Amino acid sequence: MSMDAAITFEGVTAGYGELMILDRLDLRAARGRITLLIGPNGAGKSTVLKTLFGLLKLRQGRIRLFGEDITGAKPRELLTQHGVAFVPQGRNLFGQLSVYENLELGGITLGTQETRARIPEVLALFPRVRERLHSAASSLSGGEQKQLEVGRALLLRPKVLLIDEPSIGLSPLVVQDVFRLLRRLADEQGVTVLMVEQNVKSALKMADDAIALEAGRLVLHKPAPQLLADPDIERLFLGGGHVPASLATP
Ligand SMILES: Nc1ncnc2c1ncn2[C@@H]1O[C@H](COP(=O)(O)OP(=O)(O)OP(=O)(O)O)[C@@H](O)[C@H]1O
Repeated sequence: MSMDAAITFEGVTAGYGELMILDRLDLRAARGRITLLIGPNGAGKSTVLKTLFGLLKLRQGRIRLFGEDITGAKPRELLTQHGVAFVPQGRNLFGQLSVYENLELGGITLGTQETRARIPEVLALFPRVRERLHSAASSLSGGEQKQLEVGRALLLRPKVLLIDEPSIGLSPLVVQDVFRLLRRLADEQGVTVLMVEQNVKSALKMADDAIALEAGRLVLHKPAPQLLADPDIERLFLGGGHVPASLATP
């Protein structure tokens, strides 16, 4: 597939201790688009994000960002020098601290002055969170907390946003808010988004591209609308199992 790649994995093998999860994985995610990672439980979707963000060491292979080799780069370096932000699964705020303090911590590598100057720009995206600026983060709704986490990541004005299952614990309407926000970041700011999401159907409606993994290898890479229109989608993602030949990457 020819495209302007933001993220490239070339033969990446990585895992936990002796356990290798990614198996010579090749994948590409296009610049300024939203790419959804799908596949059965344990296929290695979250591991792709963690490996890209430097949380796991590669055994083999290379990772490139906008063509530049970033293999082995540490999370801090990725964040501050390469413009990669990671919003992990679950709740990652300091619940006792206020919304504002959580944002300040997100800008810790920028310095206080720069962070404070940027906070209004992030809050402009989240009117509801802005109204709760001095409340404890734990008092926000689940959706507002996820928005705040994304906002905190945006303080560094990332070029690439990695986001792992943002919809967990959120109601369908709130999930739509989070998805709309990601869409805006891609469309208005050219942010490249790589996302893992169990809520496959609604995520496909919002995403540009879909990559399916199985046992640490890529089994499909297609435009999201094309996949959404495929009658085999239920079997493929709700029932697990193998990718039908009709869906495989040409
Ligand atoms: N910290 C860890 N230590 C050891 N094994 C791990 C660790 N994290 C994940 N694994 C294992 O790695 C495999 C892949 O996990 P990963 O989280 O990447 O899968 P996934 O495709 O995101 O699946 P899910 O949809 O279930 O989250 C799983 O078998 C998991 O048990």
